[in-house]
Amino acid sequence: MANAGCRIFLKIYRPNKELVEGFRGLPVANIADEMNRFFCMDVRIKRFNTKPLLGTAFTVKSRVGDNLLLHKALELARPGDVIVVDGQGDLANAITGEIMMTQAAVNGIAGVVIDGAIRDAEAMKGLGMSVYAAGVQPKGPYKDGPGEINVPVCCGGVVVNPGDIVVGDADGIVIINPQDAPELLAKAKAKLAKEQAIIKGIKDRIRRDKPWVDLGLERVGCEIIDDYYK
Ligand SMILES: O=C([O-])CC(=O)C(=O)O
Ligand SMILES: [Mg+2]
Repeated sequence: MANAGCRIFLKIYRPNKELVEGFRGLPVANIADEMNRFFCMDVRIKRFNTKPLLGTAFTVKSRVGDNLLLHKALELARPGDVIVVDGQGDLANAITGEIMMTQAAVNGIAGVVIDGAIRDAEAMKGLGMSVYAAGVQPKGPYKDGPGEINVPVCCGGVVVNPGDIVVGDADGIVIINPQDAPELLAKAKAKLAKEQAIIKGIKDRIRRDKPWVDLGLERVGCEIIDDYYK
């Protein structure tokens, strides 16, 4: 454990597959609402294709602009893993591209999330796996290390532990501690059902009273003026 900053942990506590699969198709927004609106990566992390993202975190901490540890991760990660890379938000060098991501997809990796830059961005659209990153940069990576694998990392402003459940859609990415997952799954499903019922009600033109709106405005002393703004 001595060489902090240059270590590879081979083992991960992976949650069982059924638990992870339970989140398939659930909107990230509904999951995050049931986590008090925390644990979502920030908007810098954008998606580069429309493949759904769901799997177990396999974490990589890379040196800025360097992908030696990401290459090792491609060797070690298992089908169903999501490789989550803390590239420290650096956009000066792409740390992955079409060749590496094609290899990941062929290996059955469920997705790759990079707090850093990628290149060959167009090719990500046709990939059989989800890719998210902070940006695009044609300049390639260095391959010298150091870095770490399967330690807690920071990606998109969220701490990601190896084995966490990663869910992503068009809105963004949420990170779930497997210990919270069973209860959270039930709550997020209920939230989705509730929202779908509201939307159906709106479309069916059923009147929907929201007394909390006026109560909230009253609480902050909002002035309501029956005149034009001059
Ligand atoms: O050259 C690299 O290491 C990254 C890259 O563009 C690719 O994987 O296609
Ligand atoms: Mg390339």
